[in-house]
Amino acid sequence: MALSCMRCPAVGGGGTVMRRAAGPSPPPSSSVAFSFARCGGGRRSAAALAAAGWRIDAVAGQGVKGPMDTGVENTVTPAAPSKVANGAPSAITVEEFEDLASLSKDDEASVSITVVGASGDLAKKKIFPALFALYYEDCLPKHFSIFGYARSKMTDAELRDMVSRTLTCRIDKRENCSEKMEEFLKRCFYHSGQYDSEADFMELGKKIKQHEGPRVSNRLFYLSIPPNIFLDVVKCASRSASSESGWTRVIVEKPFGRDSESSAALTRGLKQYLVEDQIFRIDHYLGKELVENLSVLRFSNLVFEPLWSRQYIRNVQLIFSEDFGTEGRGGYFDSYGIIRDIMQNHLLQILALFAMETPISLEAEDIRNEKVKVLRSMKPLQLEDVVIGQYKSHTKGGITYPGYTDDKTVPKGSLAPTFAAAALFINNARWDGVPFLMKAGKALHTKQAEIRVQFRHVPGNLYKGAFGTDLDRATNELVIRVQPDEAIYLKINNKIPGLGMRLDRSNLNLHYAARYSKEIPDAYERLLLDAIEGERRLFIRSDELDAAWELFTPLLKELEQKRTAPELYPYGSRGPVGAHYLAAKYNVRWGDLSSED
Ligand SMILES: NC(=O)C1=CN([C@@H]2O[C@H](COP(=O)(O)OP(=O)(O)OC[C@H]3O[C@@H](n4cnc5c(N)ncnc54)[C@H](OP(=O)(O)O)[C@@H]3O)[C@@H](O)[C@H]2O)C=CC1
Ligand SMILES: O=C1O[C@H](COP(=O)(O)O)[C@@H](O)[C@H](O)[C@H]1O
Repeated sequence: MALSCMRCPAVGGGGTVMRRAAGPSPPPSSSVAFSFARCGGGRRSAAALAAAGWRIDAVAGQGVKGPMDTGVENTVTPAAPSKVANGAPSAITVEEFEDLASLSKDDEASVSITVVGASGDLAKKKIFPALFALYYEDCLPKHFSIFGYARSKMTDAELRDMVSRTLTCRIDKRENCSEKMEEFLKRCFYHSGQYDSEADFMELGKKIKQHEGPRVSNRLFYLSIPPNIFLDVVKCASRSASSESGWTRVIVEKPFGRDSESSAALTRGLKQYLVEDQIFRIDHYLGKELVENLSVLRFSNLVFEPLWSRQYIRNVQLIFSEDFGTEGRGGYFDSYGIIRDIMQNHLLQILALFAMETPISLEAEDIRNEKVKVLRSMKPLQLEDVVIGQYKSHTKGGITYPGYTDDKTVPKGSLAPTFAAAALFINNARWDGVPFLMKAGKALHTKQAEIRVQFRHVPGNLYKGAFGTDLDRATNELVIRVQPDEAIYLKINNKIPGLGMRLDRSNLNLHYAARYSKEIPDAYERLLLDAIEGERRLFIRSDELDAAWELFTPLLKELEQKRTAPELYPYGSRGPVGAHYLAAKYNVRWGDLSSED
């Protein structure tokens, strides 16, 4: 049975009310706590509601109900209306809102999204396709426009041509695909300018204004540019192209600095021009479906939460691997390395979500408060708890794969790690002594991201004879495969059918492709929609960022000062042997490398 989700067409929001933000235009911090009919379905999308200044709250303690098939739009069972007369905010029920919405379509606000660095790799690969997917799913507000901004000279037609090459339709939803693409491309415009020119941003602002017309103007800037120019852009955009009547928000791509000091300096710089509520620090792993599902799995299933502690969990493993190297991205990668590129953000964020205490509610601030507590309870990483590696050239099947330093964009003799494994600990009552092992690497044998939870041995196990001396083989393991081929499976022991008593290991498996016909949205779709809706839950707050850097900065400095040489591993291998020794030091075996996976 599909239960509920909090914000998409398939949700029934038992007790959902909507609140109109007070005043004529929505305040910059207007937020959507949880939306129900997020996109399409004949209703106005949550994005449109948010753009028009509405906040959608789920009333705490009310049940939610969903359909058997998540592809079908849900009905909503609203709570009894709770209205506040002559005061702000007022609350109305969903039905009341829908009536109102259909009467007042024309006063909807506009949303203009500017992709700064539109000529670049991320914009082409991820941002424009995600925006199109949102449009296709009817998730963007009625009055939206998209602007590409970069130094490269391009006409609107050339931008559209570039973007059109990257657009695809959902595998499961191909009707009117080319028509939809045409409509979408007509809403895309280009403006060429320098990143540090207020005059150029002023011109951009004028262009945006022409498309907004007299409507309330909401503006989102996506900084898809190298970090050294973030501040120039924020300064110019905020001074010369920000909205005068609605909100202005800025999505900042990683990396957010190189260490505690540079990150703090970046935050200080951003805050000269923006308030925290306007800053959306993106970590796209938080937008991945299975990372989103982590809290649902834990907090809505009685069987997991009681086990979620040192009492039952032996270790937790957070594993990221890619089967390709830097391949041309060495210019960026070499000054960051894998610890900053993947561990300090993507894996650490997953760890915080995994390990946090139950938040008071699903509100962004409540969740982020809990995440930050976990990060602050952790011990900064020690050099002896880290292994670093770098891939070297390898020939297999007549093909020679280049080593990291063979990449032309990488300086010769670079010591940047392309692989790292680390053991982290959370010093709190729940997790004391449980190793959280992280492993991240490029040019490995496979592309995969997963969370593995290895449970303790069954005390006094009656069947231990069946497992020989290797009792670890008998423990339960929960695997959350974030990508590819998303799945959640639990390894259990069972009896092989028959008259004898032979034991076997099997997987209780929620395999997404088999369970759901709907294509899983890309992380960037969710996050872009969140930013438009003002939902901050999946973005990084500045104190989270500070805490994250505090854990890694001393180690990163020590590695650099000592010029620690990474252990070389062949391209396409399973990484350096040192990672096994590190795990063994804490009596752990990497789950992804065992014969049964
Ligand atoms: N690519 C990816 O997969 C990922 C990228 N990111 C982050 O997203 C951001 C964008 O990444 P990506 O698209 O790969 O970056 P690119 O190197 O492709 O740069 C984007 C655009 O910025 C401009 N630009 C590039 N270098 C400079 C420079 N030195 N000075 C001024 N402008 C420059 C160029 O546009 P023009 O010359 O036309 O002005 C370029 O098209 C970065 O912060 C990156 O770390 C994060 C996760 C994944
Ligand atoms: O942030 C980054 O992520 C990508 C991996 O993202 P995925 O969604 O494809 O798993 C990684 O390749 C890149 O180095 C890093 O900057």
